[in-house]
Amino acid sequence: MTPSEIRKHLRVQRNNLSNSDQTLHAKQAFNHFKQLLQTETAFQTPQKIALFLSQDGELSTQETIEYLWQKTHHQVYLPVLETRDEWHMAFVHYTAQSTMIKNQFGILEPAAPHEDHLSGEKIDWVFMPLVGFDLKGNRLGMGGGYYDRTFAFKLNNPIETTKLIGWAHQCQQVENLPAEDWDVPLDGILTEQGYREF
Ligand SMILES: Nc1nc2c(c(=O)[nH]1)N(C=O)[C@@H](CNc1ccc(C(=O)N[C@@H](CCC(=O)O)C(=O)O)cc1)CN2
Ligand SMILES: Nc1ncnc2c1ncn2[C@@H]1O[C@H](COP(=O)(O)OP(=O)(O)OP(=O)(O)O)[C@@H](O)[C@H]1O
Repeated sequence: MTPSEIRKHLRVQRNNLSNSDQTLHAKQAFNHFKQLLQTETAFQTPQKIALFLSQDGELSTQETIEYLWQKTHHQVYLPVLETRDEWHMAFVHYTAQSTMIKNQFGILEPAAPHEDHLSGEKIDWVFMPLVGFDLKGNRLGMGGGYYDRTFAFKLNNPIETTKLIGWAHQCQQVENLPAEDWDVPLDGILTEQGYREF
């Protein structure tokens, strides 16, 4: 199968999950996330954590975002698309008070002046949406190349500290994805079955 056929197949897979599976997976993922916050020492100090607003059958992040807001000292960020700058993404601090606007794909983003847009290097943990992932940590996204462009700096800089973690249903795993030169691999994956590092 070509990447676009795999993408189509896996998007159908994720959209075919029942509402009760979606709800269960979200709860289980949230529990694994809380466990990660407790076991990973970096979270003892406030961290900048990027998540995303789930759509199109993506594993929900909502409960996790609300927990971070209400019960932790961490800051939540969401991706915003930078149309002016070669289709890069930046990140904006997200709170319950944020004013939201739709991007060109209909996904809500917090409105913020350009000087409040942070580049990927400034974020400590990025929980990323994806369409597919494989056993080695390769990621297949929606095909825009946004995450790859935004985190391309990780490819030449192995000491870079930004951690990239996939946030997805286990049914989005395939054995092997064809990796392109520009693909930035995941450092870890969190699904309803647990968290693991690659
Ligand atoms: N929830 C979420 N937010 C995200 C992403 C994502 O995958 N999921 N992105 C990850 O990169 C970025 C946005 N990239 C995206 C790229 C394509 C489509 C999409 O729905 N494409 C439609 C065509 C829409 C159109 O032509 O206007 C499609 O393929 O059906 C969505 C997001 C940033 N925010
Ligand atoms: N570092 C880069 N520099 C220039 N172009 C890039 C880079 N990374 C990706 N691209 C371009 O973006 C296109 C889409 O890449 P790809 O299919 O890997 O996206 P994706 O990871 O599935 O999408 P997304 O990250 O938006 O979820 C590619 O055809 C490629 O030309």
